[in-house]
Amino acid sequence: MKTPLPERIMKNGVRCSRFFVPSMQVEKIKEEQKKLDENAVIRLIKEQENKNLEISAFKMELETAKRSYGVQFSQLEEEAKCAKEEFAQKAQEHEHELKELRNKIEEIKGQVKTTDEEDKYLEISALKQELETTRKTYEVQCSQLEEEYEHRLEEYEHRLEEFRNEAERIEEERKKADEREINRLMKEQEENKLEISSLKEELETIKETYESKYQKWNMKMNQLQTVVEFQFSSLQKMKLSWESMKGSFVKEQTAYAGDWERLGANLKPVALAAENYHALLAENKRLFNEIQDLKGNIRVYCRIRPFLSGKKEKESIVEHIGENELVVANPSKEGKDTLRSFKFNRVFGHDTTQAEVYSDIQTLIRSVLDGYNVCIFAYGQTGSGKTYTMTGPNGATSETIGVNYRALNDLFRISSSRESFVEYEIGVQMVEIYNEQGLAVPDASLFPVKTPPDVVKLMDIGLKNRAIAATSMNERSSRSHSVISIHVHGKDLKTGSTMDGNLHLIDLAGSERVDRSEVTGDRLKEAQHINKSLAALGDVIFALSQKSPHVPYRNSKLTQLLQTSLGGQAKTLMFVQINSDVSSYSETLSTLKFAERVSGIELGAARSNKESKDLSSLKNTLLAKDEEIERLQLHKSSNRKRNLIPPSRSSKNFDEFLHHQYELSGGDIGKNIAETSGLTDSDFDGRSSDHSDSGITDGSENSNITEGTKSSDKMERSKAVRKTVQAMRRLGLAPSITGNQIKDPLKKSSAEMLQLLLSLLRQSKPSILTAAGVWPNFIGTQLRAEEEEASVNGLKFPLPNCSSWITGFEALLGGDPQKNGGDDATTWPPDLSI
Ligand SMILES: Nc1ncnc2c1ncn2[C@@H]1O[C@H](COP(=O)(O)OP(=O)(O)OP(=O)(O)O)[C@@H](O)[C@H]1O
Repeated sequence: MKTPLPERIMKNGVRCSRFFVPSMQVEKIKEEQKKLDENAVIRLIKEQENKNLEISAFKMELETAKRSYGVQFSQLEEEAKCAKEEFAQKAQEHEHELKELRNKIEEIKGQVKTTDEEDKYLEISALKQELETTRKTYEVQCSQLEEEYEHRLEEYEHRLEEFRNEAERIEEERKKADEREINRLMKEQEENKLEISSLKEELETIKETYESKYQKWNMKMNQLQTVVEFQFSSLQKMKLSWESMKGSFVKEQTAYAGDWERLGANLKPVALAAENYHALLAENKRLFNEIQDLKGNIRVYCRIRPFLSGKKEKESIVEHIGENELVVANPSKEGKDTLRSFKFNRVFGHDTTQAEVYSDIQTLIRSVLDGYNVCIFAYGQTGSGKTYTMTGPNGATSETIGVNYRALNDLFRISSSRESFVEYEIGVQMVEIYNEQGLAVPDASLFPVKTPPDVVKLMDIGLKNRAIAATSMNERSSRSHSVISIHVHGKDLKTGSTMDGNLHLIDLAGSERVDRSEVTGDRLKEAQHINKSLAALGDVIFALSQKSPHVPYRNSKLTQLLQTSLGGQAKTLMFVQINSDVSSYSETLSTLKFAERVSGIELGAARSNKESKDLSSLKNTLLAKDEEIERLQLHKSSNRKRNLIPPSRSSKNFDEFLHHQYELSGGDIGKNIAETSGLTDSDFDGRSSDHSDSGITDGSENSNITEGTKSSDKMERSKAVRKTVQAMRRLGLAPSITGNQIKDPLKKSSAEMLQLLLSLLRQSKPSILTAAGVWPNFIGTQLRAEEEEASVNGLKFPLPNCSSWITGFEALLGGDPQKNGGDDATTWPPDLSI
């Protein structure tokens, strides 16, 4: 395809426009055009020649056809001639034969005249007849030959006629074809003429355009020339000024180099400091965590649930999410006062993944294998994502599984990586607290597990059994507190020392406003129980944050269960889950306030439950002895006629569970008490040489225990406390008192002591209590004194119904306070002999 000329010229024009006159280019174009025209003429001539050749070939073909027709025609004439001649010859032959026959007849006639005339006449007439027949046959043959000849002649003439017609038709067609071809060629010639003239016209126009453009370019060239000259002169000037600037710049550069060097020297320490900044930040974080560990603060991680897909995206109350800060806005207010900021150890936003959440608590999980007790619990409004964080969503994948599965996987992974030097046994127990009843799932026993799938199976059974009901706030609301306890017992294969770590993973039931969740009947009862137990948790937290002497753990099964984690030497972490939806503002705010209080609680440094080989074997011996004593005591007490209310099956199971927890924690609290109160381990041993003190080995023999109660001296009371703890320990119960409280039993531990004693009674073991020589005279006195003091100061006493407790206690022990002197402490105790 030919490039349109104007375009070509444009391109070339642009190329030339810089510095050359484009006349050469025009010449070139003209030449190109000429060549093109010539080519077109040559092409036309060639085409005409081809046509002529075609015509002459056609003519030749026609000549050949004519000739072949002529030959055929003369052949036919020849054939006809031959046939005529043949016919004439045959006619002559027949004439000749006829003549011969006539001669013969004449001859015979002559002979007949001489011989018997009659016979000869007959013979002659027979011969005449024969002759006549022969003549007729000849005539028929002659007429047949004539006919055939006529027929052939006709045929030849007909064919000749056809040839003639064909020749005429061909001639006609040739003429027509010639005419057509001539017309076409003429037309083509016309068209070519037109094309040539239009091309000439186009060329003329191009020439004109080119001329005008050429003029313009010339003008522009002149202008450009002027500009270039001007620029050249200014370039000269600039060069000169640049030279001078270069000189001054070199001077400046030298000065700057000096300055840079000085600045570099000054910046070095800053750069070093910057390099260390991140390391320092990490170190700061680590140190902060260490301080937290040392202070034993409950760690609080806040997680914000994303808006659920399928539900309408609503306005969020969360204004800001920092690494450890969260700002929420009150949707019903406006202005600055609407904002409230909360600080936690970590805040996880909507898009935080399960893996990111877990990575922040991984070290905590690992410490279980070093003998620490760790408790992780999720708290929050119903539907705020507690189960999601702890377990994961329904049909969770490896990305969405929650803390529980990740923790177990880690425990198994780390334990197997240490298997060459530590032998670990891992056991799992699942407990559900539903309507204030502790139910072990699938039953009360601790399941030894070897691999993560074992645990997954167990957890699945537990999850399926979990009480779930639909509330209007969350379709899949779990109505129970679910507790997964993982017990790890490790034995160092080299030193023989042992360690016991516990991990409690707790998914609390969702808190909710009863009026908002619109529940009735059983669901209302459940909600009330849940709220009650969460309120009890709040009371415990409040008492701990106030460092109150009394912490009301016993007010609910939940706080009882969390007792060792909240008040003991455990590492505790709370996930506070919130829903950022505007409609949940009031619940979210109270949840955050509660979490803020929790984060302020200091539990004291966590301690590892590690024991040397000797100590652990000693403990094992003691345990065996304790069991034996208990068995004997039970045997004795079974002989007693006293009617005590049997505990319900579920609460028994739960208490067994608590008992077990205590055993697994290694009797840590008892040990602590022994250390802080100055008692040795042998004091806890039933084999103590002081029979009047121990009393446990032989139970009834030491039933007279008035000695301790008569004396008001501190030592005696301390002894009573020790004995109670001893009795508790033998029962496998964890007393909820700390070393500090026991240091001064008169002032600090009376309320606690009463609770401990009552819990012993609930275990139907009054004989042990009696045998331990414990009598709550001093406790009763102290309780009342405290109560009075509290009421004088207008404070709420931690045990509001302590009087009724004391009465119940006394009644349970079989004493009658009225009969034995009522409030008069010195007349106590009644006769406790069994
Ligand atoms: N971080 C999250 N990412 C995605 N979905 C989440 C997240 N947290 C919670 N959800 C979804 O929100 C819904 C409610 O969560 P979940 O059941 O864990 O709440 P809950 O606090 O345990 O409720 P309840 O107290 O009633 O048992 C579920 O459908 C869950 O999958």
